[in-house]
Amino acid sequence: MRPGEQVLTAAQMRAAEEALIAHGVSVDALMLRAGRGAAEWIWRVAAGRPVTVLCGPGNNGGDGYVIAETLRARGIEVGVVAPIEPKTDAARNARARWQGRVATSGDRIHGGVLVDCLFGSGLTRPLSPEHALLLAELAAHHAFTVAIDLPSGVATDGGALLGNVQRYDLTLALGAWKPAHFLMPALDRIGETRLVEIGVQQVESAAAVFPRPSFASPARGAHKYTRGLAGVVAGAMPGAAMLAATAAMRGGAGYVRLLSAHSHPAAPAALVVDDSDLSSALGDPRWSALLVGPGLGRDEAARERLGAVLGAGTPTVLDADALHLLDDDLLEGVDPSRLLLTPHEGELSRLCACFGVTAEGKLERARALAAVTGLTVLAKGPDTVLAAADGRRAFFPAAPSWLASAGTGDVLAGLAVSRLATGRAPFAAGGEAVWLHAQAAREAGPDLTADDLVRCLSSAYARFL
Ligand SMILES: NC(=O)C1=CN([C@@H]2O[C@H](COP(=O)(O)OP(=O)(O)OC[C@H]3O[C@@H](n4cnc5c(N)ncnc54)[C@H](OP(=O)(O)O)[C@@H]3O)[C@@H](O)[C@H]2O)[C@@H](O)CC1
Ligand SMILES: [K+]
Repeated sequence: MRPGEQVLTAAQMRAAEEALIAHGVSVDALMLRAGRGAAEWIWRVAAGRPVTVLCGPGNNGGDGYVIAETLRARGIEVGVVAPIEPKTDAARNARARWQGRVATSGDRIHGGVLVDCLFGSGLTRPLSPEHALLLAELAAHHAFTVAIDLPSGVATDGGALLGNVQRYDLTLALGAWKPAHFLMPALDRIGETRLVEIGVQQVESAAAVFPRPSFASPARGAHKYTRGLAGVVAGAMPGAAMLAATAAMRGGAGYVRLLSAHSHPAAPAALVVDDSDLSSALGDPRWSALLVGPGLGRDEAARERLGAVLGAGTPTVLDADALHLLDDDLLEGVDPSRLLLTPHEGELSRLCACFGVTAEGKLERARALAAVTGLTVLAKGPDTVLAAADGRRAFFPAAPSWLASAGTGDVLAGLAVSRLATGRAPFAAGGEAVWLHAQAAREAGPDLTADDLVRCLSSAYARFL
């Protein structure tokens, strides 16, 4: 992982800062790097407009004084509002270097760009009503709002909102990404995001942004089986499995079979529909990966099909109904390291209840579920997170919100089984599927349907070659 891809909690960020200080870098020097780096971005978005910087008492406020002085020295008209005096040495020093005036209230202050440096990763409680009002009024009187590190009022580690937090146009993460840059509801408030690097080193066991995948064309001597044979196991309702299978055909696997007792007159010619008895179909030793869950049903027959799939010992994606049926009994004797779960919020809750996970927040619940069960968990949604049993956790760049549409989860599951069939481990398969899915959504454009997504998978795939 490159240092720029790591995602640090507030405590990890403090530890990283201390590690730099131990190597002889002062807090003041770090603050200068952070503030000047942020000022570069603000200078661009301000494009000559006046800037107001709201400074709090901690080092987030200290960054604000550095930003203000850097922009002032470059000829921008800058005003500083500070409702509280600086409380750290570094912030006091930064304030002493600021050559302009400091207002204590936001009365009659208008401008082009508001820079929020009230609180960052040191926020410990909700904003007072006075601070919340000041921030809201200043935001209303500026055309463009920038949050430094985090919008004031956002909890760093879980992305919760400690009160009313308005939508920002841009958030500049300092030193490293934080979980709140990827998690709802904070994700809905932060706007565009950019990382300002300040030389933070790699932190052991940190979460990461799942790296953009890079796929290869099939080897010259490849054939359909060497590229991977993926099976999609249908159940009571054939449509969802069909959708997943058509997606799986465009996710890298060389061969996709739909294991379904239904007739599928609209199936593409290249999709083999196998209506033989499931146990005998699963006996084929060439399976690379299986998907079970979309349209499976939740009755006894569905449970039996799920049991048969799990008993095959093949790398498998479990989605939808399979996640409602899964329990300790079904996992008895199954190697969990071969399984990838793709729950949405409700399915994640059901799984946590079933396996005794009491953690709070999406990331922590996914992490704990993976740790308790040994499974890999891709907790999908607007703020998808991926967790492996060995503790790895990954976030993803925000995907188009148009993905909130029926059937898109089936497409994701189909992509995941396809990546699994190519030989990827569950963690990698899940992460690559998310990237492909988001890219296809971008190409499909607004008001997409799941079928549009499938149609865009080829061109999406090409972006990663
Ligand atoms: N780590 C790094 O490498 C670098 C970090 N940098 C920057 O430092 C920021 C973190 O700085 P920080 O720790 O000083 O915290 P910050 O968010 O400024 O606020 C803490 C102050 O606010 C107070 N306070 C808290 N909540 C409150 C509330 N609701 N209402 C009122 N007061 C409240 C709290 O007081 P207390 O809780 O003790 O009462 C304390 O006085 C980080 O986001 C980044 O911008 C960069 O400069 C460069 C390198
Ligand atoms: K802030």
